Amino acid sequence: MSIVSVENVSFGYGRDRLVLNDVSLAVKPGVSIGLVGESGSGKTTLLRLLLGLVKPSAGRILFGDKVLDAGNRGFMRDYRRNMQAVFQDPYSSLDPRQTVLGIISEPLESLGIAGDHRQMVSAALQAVGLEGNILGRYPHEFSGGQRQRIAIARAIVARPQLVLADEAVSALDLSTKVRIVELFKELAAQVTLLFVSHDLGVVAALCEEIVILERGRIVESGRTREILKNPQHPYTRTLLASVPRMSA
Ligand SMILES: Nc1ncnc2c1ncn2[C@@H]1O[C@H](COP(=O)(O)OP(=O)(O)OP(=O)(O)O)[C@@H](O)[C@H]1O
Repeated sequence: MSIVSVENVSFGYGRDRLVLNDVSLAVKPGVSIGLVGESGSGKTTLLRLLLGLVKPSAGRILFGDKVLDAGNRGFMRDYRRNMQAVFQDPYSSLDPRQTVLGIISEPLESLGIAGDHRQMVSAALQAVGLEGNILGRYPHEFSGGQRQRIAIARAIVARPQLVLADEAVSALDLSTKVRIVELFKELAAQVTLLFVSHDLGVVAALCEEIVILERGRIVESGRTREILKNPQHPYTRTLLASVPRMSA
């Protein structure tokens, strides 16, 4: 069974225009998916729907076989435990007043997860390649790449099934970006990723499947390798043609 399925979802912020139009996709365990499209294509909006922050105007989102219901606290607790997110900006996504221990243990606290939180936090830090002796330090003491590792540790500490990453390497300088992509690659062996990016190169490195979004519609989806080798849609070809330019 899929971890999450998006079924014929449409969404508009206002009345006039649909930002997402009849979008369907399924995230299967162990098969990371890249969601690619130019700025404004609706990628972040789809993640907001998946996080239960906004509701579809039409269609539905399923977690396993249960319909996503943001008003149901019991459902949302189970859902959040299994669905954590990493955002683009490692500077604004960490609370500057909290220590590393406070930041990473926050999902364990808010989800009421039993066990030795300190030990779980240490294991998460180790998984992201950070030393265990930084628990008492604050975000301003770290570089952008280290902060993103802390944000990733927070996302994996409760052992979710799925991590949603929204342009999670886009704000990093090139060498840091390469290292964080490597980290995501290692993590993809343990947790499924839904990796949103405008950068096809990053998605090609990380995701077995790819979904191409153009102005709120899926224009192409399937196995990354096949789509990149033989893109069917002109929009995909345009995105592909711009890869060398983006990574130059
Ligand atoms: N809160 C909002 N209110 C109204 N319109 C919005 C809101 N958020 C996004 N939009 C519009 O929805 C469309 C899709 O935006 P979205 O952020 O989902 O795209 P995106 O593909 O993630 O783009 P980017 O890569 O630039 O983040 C855009 O036209 C945007 O202007």
